Amino acid sequence: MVLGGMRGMTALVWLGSAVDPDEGIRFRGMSIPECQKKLPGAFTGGEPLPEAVLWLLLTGKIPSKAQVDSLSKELRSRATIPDYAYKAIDALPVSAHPMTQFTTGVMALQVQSEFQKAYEGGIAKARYWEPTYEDTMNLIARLPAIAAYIYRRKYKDGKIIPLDDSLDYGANYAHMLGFDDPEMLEFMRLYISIHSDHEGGNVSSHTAHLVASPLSDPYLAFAAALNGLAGPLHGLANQEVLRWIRSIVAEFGTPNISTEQLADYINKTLSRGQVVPGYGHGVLRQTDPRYTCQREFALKHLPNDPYFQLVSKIKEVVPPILTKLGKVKNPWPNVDAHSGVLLNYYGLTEENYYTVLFGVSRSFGVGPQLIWDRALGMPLERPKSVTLEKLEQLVAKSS
Ligand SMILES: CC(=O)SCCNC(=O)CCNC(=O)[C@H](O)C(C)(C)COP(=O)(O)OP(=O)(O)OC[C@H]1O[C@@H](n2cnc3c(N)ncnc32)[C@H](O)[C@@H]1OP(=O)(O)O
Ligand SMILES: O=C([O-])CC(=O)C(=O)O
Repeated sequence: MVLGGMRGMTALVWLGSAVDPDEGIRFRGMSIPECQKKLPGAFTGGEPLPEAVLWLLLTGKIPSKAQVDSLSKELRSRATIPDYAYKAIDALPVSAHPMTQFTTGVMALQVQSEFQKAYEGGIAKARYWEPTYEDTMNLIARLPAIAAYIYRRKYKDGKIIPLDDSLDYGANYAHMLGFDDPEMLEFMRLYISIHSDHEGGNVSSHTAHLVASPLSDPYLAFAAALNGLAGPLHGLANQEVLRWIRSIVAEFGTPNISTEQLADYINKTLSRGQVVPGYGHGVLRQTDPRYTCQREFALKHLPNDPYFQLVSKIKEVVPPILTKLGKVKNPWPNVDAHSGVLLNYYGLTEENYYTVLFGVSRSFGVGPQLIWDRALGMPLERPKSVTLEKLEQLVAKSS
């Protein structure tokens, strides 16, 4: 376990969600289809509002529509960005990766940390959760404006679109990015909801929990989490998936290719020593239900999109090839295998930006846990390590 990335080692308490290897994610015990049925949407039968997921993850209770609307309003009221946060981002070249710009923006927001102020003022341990709550709510509220600023700065000549006081969180984020198609707004709500949380052991969530454990405030912890999310085996995989799909289309001149052509391309990717992005998982052993719900969304709204059809074909061709390698524990698609083609269809074509969307979403899972960590008085995290020599001695002794 210590050499194998701690797979299968139970090492954390995480309140918001749990991942079953076969069934996938449950948010406070509810599967994605249950959330879609029970959590309030923007309209009857709509996708869950991210604010409803936030309420559920934090409290364990299903909110009413009125409660969700009040939370939307509260988040909008907290969404003021200090000018120096934009200036900190502006200090980076426009060519900087969006995730680098995003982490920089989050670090600039840290200047306003309520927790840091309260700690310096001598707050008692029993009350740590209160400024942690304030920081978390402010952070979540401010992320879309920071994230949209980066998108507009990098790809749209810096023409900024202000927050619309009549829109919910997901719709507002899409609007500030420059997208107002009602279908895209629905997709953004779904996207943020399903990317919010994936129990505690994934790299970004675990990082946030670890970094917050010596009482680093939620901004410091979340910026660290974003740096983990920016790795290509974790959140950056959604960028890599669309890049890989585009490379297939470039190779054959069309997305409409045969099964044999696709199999050849997959084998070529593997023979170069690369992974097939969007496939495999550290915990899941079946198709990720987050992939399935995005597929259902695509079947409803864009069944004839050639990129969606290619993604469907990839799902048929990749698993047997990965299985044949004999070492891949999960040959099935994960969440990142699907999101890119949906975003691309709605006009968000710049794949280098995709992990920023994931980062905004992940604050909805990480934030509530940080509040609970402080409320429960969770200690500083400090596991034991062994030297390689000690490990070899232990193995020799046991065999
Ligand atoms: C939001 C998320 O983070 S979801 C995951 C996003 N990441 C990706 O999609 C990247 C592609 N997938 C992967 O690299 C892996 O499946 C991971 C990192 C997600 C999980 O890694 P692990 O738990 O170590 O997977 P597993 O135990 O199956 O790995 C065994 C071997 O199979 C390989 N393998 C696993 N998945 C793949 C894949 N998609 N393509 C090629 N090889 C793979 C591993 O690289 C490893 O090879 P090695 O022994 O030569 O080093
Ligand atoms: O659970 C994991 O290791 C990775 C993942 O899917 C996520 O963080 O959403």
